[in-house]
Amino acid sequence: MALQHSVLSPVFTCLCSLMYIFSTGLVVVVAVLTVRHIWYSRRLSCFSKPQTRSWLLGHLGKIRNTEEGLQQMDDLVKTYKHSCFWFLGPFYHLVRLFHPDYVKPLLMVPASMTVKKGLIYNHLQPWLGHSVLISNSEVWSRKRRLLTPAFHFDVLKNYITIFNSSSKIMHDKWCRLVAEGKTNLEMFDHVSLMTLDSLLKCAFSYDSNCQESPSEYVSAIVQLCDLVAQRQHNILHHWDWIYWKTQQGKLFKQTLNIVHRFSRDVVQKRRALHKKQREIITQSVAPTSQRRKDFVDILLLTRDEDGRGLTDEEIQAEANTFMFAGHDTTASAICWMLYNLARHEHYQEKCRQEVMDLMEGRDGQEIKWEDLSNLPFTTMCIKESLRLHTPVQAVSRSYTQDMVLPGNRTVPAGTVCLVSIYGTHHNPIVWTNPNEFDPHRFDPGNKMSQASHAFIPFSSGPRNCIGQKFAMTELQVVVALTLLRFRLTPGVNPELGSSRVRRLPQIVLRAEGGLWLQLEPLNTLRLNKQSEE
Ligand code: HEM
Repeated sequence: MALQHSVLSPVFTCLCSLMYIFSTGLVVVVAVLTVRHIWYSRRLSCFSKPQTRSWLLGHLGKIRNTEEGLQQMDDLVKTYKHSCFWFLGPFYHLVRLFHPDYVKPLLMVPASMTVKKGLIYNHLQPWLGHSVLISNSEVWSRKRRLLTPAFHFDVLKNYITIFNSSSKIMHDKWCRLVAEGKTNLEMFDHVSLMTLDSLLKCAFSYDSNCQESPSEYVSAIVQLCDLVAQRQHNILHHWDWIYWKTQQGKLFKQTLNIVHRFSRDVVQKRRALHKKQREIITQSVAPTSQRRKDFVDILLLTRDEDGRGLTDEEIQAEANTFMFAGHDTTASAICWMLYNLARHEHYQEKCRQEVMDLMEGRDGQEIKWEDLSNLPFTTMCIKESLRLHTPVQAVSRSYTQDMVLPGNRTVPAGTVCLVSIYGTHHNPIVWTNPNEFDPHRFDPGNKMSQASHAFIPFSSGPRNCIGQKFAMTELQVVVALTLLRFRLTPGVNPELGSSRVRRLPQIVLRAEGGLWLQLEPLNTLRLNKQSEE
């Protein structure tokens, strides 16, 4: 008994100490969160606060990532017109902004004052490292300067052949499926593979054949995107120490290995090739055969003002970013554009006629760089589709100093600002009938679309999308060739059993159960003849 007592007593003391430490820690955490919450609520009281779900959880779970959530967002924009204060439990305090006059001062501020951190950016870091998309201040400005030449028109011009050939592979596949009687097709699967195929060729000169047969690397990219999207929706998974212990976290790490191994291999092999080529050039006078420069080549050659280039790790991070930032966004834009044309037959016909006029008298069906400026109406439709179904719903930022917005409202330094691209594009005081597809808004004579910051699918200011010309070029080529080869009508979503479409905002805008269209292959020659008659 005495022995038992002497053993238990230190255990008991230890337990009591642990409980004491735990409860003191808990009290400190609660006190810090409470003080923080009171501080934010006071400082952000100049912004209207929509009704919360509860005093503790605030707006957590109030707007879901569903069709209904987007409709709630429409109501929020209608009610609050420019901005509002939002908090997710005691953890996140944000200002949501959805009017050009409020969005502009935040997006145009010098990049040195802008901080991208928290929310999705932290979740992307293991994948994308310190790439241009998620880095800040000096690191970002050096990267952006070094990367800009890779998106120069002279480089993009070379990619147009790739966009043509990747589209052709997809269209040939569609023709085969239609011949088998499968005329109702889900667009995202096909178009995402096509944009990945193009990016792999542009970035790495790698022909994955991923549109025809499964590719481990491509499946890994698709999986990583899904996992990042899932992580967003579970607030507990926002903390690394929880996430890495979950099934999803472990799967993320495994999948990441595949993607990182691939980009590391490509960069190392290419650096070795460059070295070898330099040796050949210095040893011989005979010209070496010229290969088209891809993204990795350009990054290997780029130098800053001090003559310093990018390290292998930095190039890998940028190549991974190129794949992440470039494939789903462009696929979403293409799919929704085709959907909008399927729903508006007269606009579809007008675009098709424009493309057919352009191609008249030509042998093949190849869109050339010079053709892009001769597709004005198709480009207006693309812009309107980017407004109505903007692929990236919002960007988030915080600032190193207080930001003063119209109406003398101040966003304190460090507060997360959720700049809603969706909200700005659907704001009824900016756009009349914002939910209608009306390409004439982008008629060059129309002032509304030119109002500063009313149309920001690629964000704006110093941290705007570096790939926007790349994306617009790919969109124009794919859309023009699709219209030349197929007539599109709304399809039937087997999950919903109807042609109804429910939008699904994830990392990019998708559709629940996919986006289904009916395809009818066209005999373009016959159409050409009809139009002549
Ligand atoms: C329709 C297609 C696209 C859309 C709608 C789009 C949209 C955007 C948006 C809204 C941002 C700002 C993100 C933020 O601040 O968090 C962004 C940034 C970026 N985008 Fe895109 N993007 C598209 C295509 C592309 C493509 C094709 C590439 C590359 C090949 C690309 C590469 C990037 C990069 C690297 C950034 C970061 C720029 C920086 O912070 O300096 N994007 N994009």
